[in-house]
Amino acid sequence: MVASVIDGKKIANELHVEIRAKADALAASHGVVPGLAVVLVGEDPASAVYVRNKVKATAECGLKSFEFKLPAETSEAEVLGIVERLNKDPDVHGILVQLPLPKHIDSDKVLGLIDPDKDVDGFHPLNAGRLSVGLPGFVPCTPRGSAILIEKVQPDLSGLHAVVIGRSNIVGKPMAQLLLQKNATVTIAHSRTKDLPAVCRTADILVAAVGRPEMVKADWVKPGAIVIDVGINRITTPEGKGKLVGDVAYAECAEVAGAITPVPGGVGPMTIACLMLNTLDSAYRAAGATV
Ligand SMILES: Nc1nc2c(c(=O)[nH]1)N[C@@H](CN(C=O)c1ccc(C(=O)N[C@@H](CCC(=O)O)C(=O)O)cc1)CN2
Ligand SMILES: [Mg+2]
Repeated sequence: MVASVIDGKKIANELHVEIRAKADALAASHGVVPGLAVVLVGEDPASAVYVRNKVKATAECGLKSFEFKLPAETSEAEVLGIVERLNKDPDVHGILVQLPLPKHIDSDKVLGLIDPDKDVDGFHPLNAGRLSVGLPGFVPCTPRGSAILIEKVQPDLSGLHAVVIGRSNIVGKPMAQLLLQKNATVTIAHSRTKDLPAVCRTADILVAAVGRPEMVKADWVKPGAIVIDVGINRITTPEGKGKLVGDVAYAECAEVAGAITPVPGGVGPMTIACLMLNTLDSAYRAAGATV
């Protein structure tokens, strides 16, 4: 079997067009332009690329962005002060603090200060709690985007077994919650799971979010499974070239899976599209309009 490729870039671009139309409609009906504040602390090159792509997508979607690029030495108190100001700013409907933050800044403290109603990353404990009890709230962008990709291939997950490798608060746990909401039977696997390849082989839907380059091999994949690769790892090839790979050994797994996301061009662009969606939702809610 050769897997069909799930084109996250194309699906994300289609979402951008829909978001633009809804943002324009909100501006016309309520005079409100959805605003996203992006806070970047430090010079991590990957984070700088992601932030640049987010700001670019904001413009494409007809949203307004407010950029805060701060040096690595910025104090925790200064970052907290910026978040407090943004919480009060009526033009800002979404606040995003790019992770990872420098080590001297307590990420939990910063994320916990963001107004939960502007928490478009869905990282605030209140939004994590809302997701776990099935209440409306912001859903983290990577799991939300991954769930959209899975739905394109398989709208009904009843009776299917989903295995999520990784238990982070940002991806693994919310991904498992979303799959559960969609009636999948869900297993969260992690570094202490016994016989991980055997557990993965039972998955109709396999989501890899561990941050280990090409860890998932072809013999971990059930024939016909949907494979979602959340990993983004920069490696150096034996020829000394830089290359971006996922957590899944793509070429060999594509020979076994039914559908698979590539890296780049799979989950990554959907993360950004869902950030735009969450910001749009936030602005509609703040304006008292219905999407
Ligand atoms: N505040 C947040 N911080 C981080 C998040 C997040 O959702 N919110 N997730 C990751 C990084 N991330 C978003 O910030 C992110 C990573 C990758 C991509 C992406 O589009 N990747 C491209 C490849 C881009 C490249 O060349 O490097 C792809 O996969 O096609 C988007 C967003 C950690 N931090
Ligand atoms: Mg820290």
